[in-house]
Amino acid sequence: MIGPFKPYPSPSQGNVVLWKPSDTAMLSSTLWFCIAIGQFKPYYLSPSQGNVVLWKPSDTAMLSSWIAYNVMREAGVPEGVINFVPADGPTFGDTITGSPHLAGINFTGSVQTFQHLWRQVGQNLGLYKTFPRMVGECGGKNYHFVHSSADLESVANGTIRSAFEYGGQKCSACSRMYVPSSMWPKLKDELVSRVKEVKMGDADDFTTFISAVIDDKSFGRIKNWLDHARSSSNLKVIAGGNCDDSRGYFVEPTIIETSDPKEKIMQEEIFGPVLTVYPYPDEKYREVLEMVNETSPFGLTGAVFAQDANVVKEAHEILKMSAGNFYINDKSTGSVVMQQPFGGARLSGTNDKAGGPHYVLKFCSPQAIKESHVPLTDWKYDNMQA
Ligand SMILES: NC(=O)c1ccc[n+]([C@@H]2O[C@H](COP(=O)([O-])OP(=O)(O)OC[C@H]3O[C@@H](n4cnc5c(N)ncnc54)[C@H](O)[C@@H]3O)[C@@H](O)[C@H]2O)c1
Ligand SMILES: N[C@@H](CCC=O)C(=O)O
Repeated sequence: MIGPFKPYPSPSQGNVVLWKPSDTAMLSSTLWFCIAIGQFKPYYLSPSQGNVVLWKPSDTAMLSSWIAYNVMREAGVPEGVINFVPADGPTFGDTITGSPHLAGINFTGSVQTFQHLWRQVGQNLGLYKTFPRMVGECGGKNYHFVHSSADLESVANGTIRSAFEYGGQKCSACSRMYVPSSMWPKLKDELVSRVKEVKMGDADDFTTFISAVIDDKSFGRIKNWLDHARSSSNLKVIAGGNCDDSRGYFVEPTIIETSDPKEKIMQEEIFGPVLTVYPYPDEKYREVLEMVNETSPFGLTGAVFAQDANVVKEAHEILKMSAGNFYINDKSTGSVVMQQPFGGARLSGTNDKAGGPHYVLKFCSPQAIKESHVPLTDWKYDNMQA
């Protein structure tokens, strides 16, 4: 990317900063603060960025990564710029974080692994020739918030897609939903009838909507959640709920109703085709919006369904920190690269927004250049003249 990069600071970012000035530069820091505020200048990037990348694909997504790599090579990405390095995760992590040449890590995966990598980088800081840039895209506990003014059909269709496509193994998949009690009986019927139509089977068959989950570990984790749902008095399985690993790791698309909005199934990531719904008293929707914001440590995606424009505005205000990608009357997943830069805050990642200009900036080392076209005729400044 060449040319001016326009910042778009929102007036409602709400960042509060503690600036600790140097003990010996207290007065000048105060003056600088006054000058710097409101003066954010565009940056210019060089076209010769020259970054060379080691791409370690996930152990369980080797083939799709290999195909994507070959597409890039055929499209003209020169040899040696992106280097495909299938490897054991911890071995790869130890190797790169132990190299003085490490310039940055772009990680997609769990919070635990990203924290582990960042810790390793911190421990090895003295080793590096530059400060490594850390970009992380981690998990989510993505929500659909439904208001009584919502279009019921949109909610039903959007939720089936978001919660169950890719077997719910998408960081942005909807896994918790809040529905007004007055709408719930009808919406429940609509969701359950659609789940019955969902075809589960071979991913090669284009009429299949949901295939097996990725591996045995994933299957075991989701199965534990299904067992939890069956044994908990606050939870009721209203669709699906079964799984079978006799050939492939198949988990039925599952809908659970909860009477407790803070149940752990409403807080923790499942990464599978499991949706939990909390029906709330219609008139309590503002309290529920606050609850949506506070229930989970993640901040990846969320959606509000409402035809009332004031409710949409209010929901957006209350939920502005709860989702890096926020959807209005649309499902909480399926952001399009180059159109909807993607990423989340809180424990969902560093929110650098893949597919947007901020991302490129993160991996650049901008250089500012000044050239003078007049001779330097004096070392004294004008204000020093008597
Ligand atoms: N926010 C996003 O854009 C996004 C996109 C897809 C998936 N995800 C998240 O990814 C998670 C699922 O992925 P997962 O279960 O494969 O995560 P994971 O953390 O187990 O593994 C992710 C990758 O890290 C590697 N790895 C493991 N240990 C490592 C180490 N010590 N050093 C270096 N690399 C190491 C693995 O081999 C794998 O390639 C979910 O939480 C999901 O939400 C996020
Ligand atoms: N663009 C995708 C990103 C998912 C995770 O990588 C989506 O929003 O569904």
